[in-house]
Amino acid sequence: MGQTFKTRRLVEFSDTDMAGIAHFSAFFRWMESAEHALLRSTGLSVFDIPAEVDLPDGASLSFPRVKASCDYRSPARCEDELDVAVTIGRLGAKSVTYKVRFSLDGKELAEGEVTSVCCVIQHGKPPASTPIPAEVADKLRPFVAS
Ligand SMILES: CC(C)(COP(=O)(O)OP(=O)(O)OC[C@H]1O[C@@H](n2cnc3c(N)ncnc32)[C@H](O)[C@@H]1OP(=O)(O)O)[C@@H](O)C(=O)NCCC(=O)NCCSC(=O)c1cc(O)c2ccccc2c1O
Repeated sequence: MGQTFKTRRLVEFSDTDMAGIAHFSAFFRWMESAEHALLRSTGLSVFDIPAEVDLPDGASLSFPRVKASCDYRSPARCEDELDVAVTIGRLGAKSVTYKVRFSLDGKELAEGEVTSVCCVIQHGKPPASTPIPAEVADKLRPFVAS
């Protein structure tokens, strides 16, 4: 069993819709925040991903998303404090797929997945996928669900 990164999320008024429940898009923002928090917990930052090879001047590594989905099982409401659990479903050569589970008092509300691809970002050029640096993969590996 891999490590699970756990965090919490308060449902704000602005996260909810006219039905008084959290809007589906809010879960995508919460998945993004939870992933960034997992990265910070390992010492990584979305703004400063260490490359193992020299990059062209002005280029940097980044992780644009190529796929995101979420299954909604039970609604979340304003001022609910959600438990958010993040694991890694797949750590590939160039991509990482995070699995995010949202629950309230032990009841599962939603489960989503986001796939990010390691890319060289250079102004004026399209993102170019590249292998995840070993240092980064080593920090993510403990979260891979076995
Ligand atoms: C990202 C691309 C350049 C990839 O294109 P490419 O042709 O190079 O991809 P490959 O076919 O070679 O595959 C590489 C790698 O990706 C996996 N993969 C590709 N597509 C999918 C898919 N649809 N689903 C699942 N997996 C996919 C493939 O399996 C390979 O993985 P391996 O592990 O097996 O090696 C190109 O697709 C592209 O440019 N796409 C557009 C990206 C985009 O515009 N995304 C939306 C905005 S990004 C964003 O919102 C964002 C949010 C954040 O929170 C960030 C945080 C930190 C950094 C950046 C962020 C960010 O950009």
